[in-house]
Amino acid sequence: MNQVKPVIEVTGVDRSFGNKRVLKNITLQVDEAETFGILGPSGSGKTTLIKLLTGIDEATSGEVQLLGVRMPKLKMLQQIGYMAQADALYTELSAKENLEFFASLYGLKGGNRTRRIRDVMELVNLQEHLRKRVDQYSGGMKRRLSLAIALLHEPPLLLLDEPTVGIDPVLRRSIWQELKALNRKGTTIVLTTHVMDEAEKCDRLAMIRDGVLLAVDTPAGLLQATGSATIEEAFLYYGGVRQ
Ligand SMILES: Nc1ncnc2c1ncn2[C@@H]1O[C@H](COP(=O)(O)OP(=O)(O)OP(=O)(O)O)[C@@H](O)[C@H]1O
Repeated sequence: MNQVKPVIEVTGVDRSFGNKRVLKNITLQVDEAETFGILGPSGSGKTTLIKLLTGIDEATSGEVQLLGVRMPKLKMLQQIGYMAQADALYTELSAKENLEFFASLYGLKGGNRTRRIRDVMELVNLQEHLRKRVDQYSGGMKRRLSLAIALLHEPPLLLLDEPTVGIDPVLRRSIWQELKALNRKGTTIVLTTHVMDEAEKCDRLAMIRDGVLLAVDTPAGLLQATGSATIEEAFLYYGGVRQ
């Protein structure tokens, strides 16, 4: 039946910092062209999990595979568009210089580079601010530039840590339209969010609390399993209320 191959396979993953066990025996799979949301209260381990997927961090035990390759693996960076929670930008440079830097890192050249920079800046509605220094950007503009950089090299896998924080509803909607369009073209998207109407847009959701994966299901499946009317209620059911 299921012919879609998993893009991400996480098997029995633990991550500890000292004697603090932040992720506990996490097993999950993400299929090609899915939008997969990770939902959980602050401190539940969402960012830690995303970092394991990028290969920035390594599991204490268990295994993470991306496109069949065991992580961490440097060469896989080419396959990933990563947007961290804290913007990783060169603030003393212009947006264009930042984009040029990442474009060369990803081997984008010539007309293709120019076209991609223009396209991603249009997408996040920053085309008017291309030459502005990033230290003159607002917080929301920096988030948008970070998202533009994650999309620059058209990677098959997007790992987005709270991508729409600080982004107004109008732009958020257009970003979601673009994410869904990328999805339809085969891009796999994993994101963390605190925004419930975003969670509803995901194909499947992982509910995580205290480093434990409590449930993975479609939004409709989670509503049914918890007898909830909304994702917010389902989130509270799984303990989202506790910080
Ligand atoms: N490098 C580290 N050293 C020690 N503890 C860490 C480290 N990174 C994360 N932690 C701890 O792991 C736990 C999970 O953190 P994480 O950032 O993954 O949570 P989160 O679910 O992403 O939270 P938020 O929604 O607030 O971003 C926290 O208690 C955090 O203090």
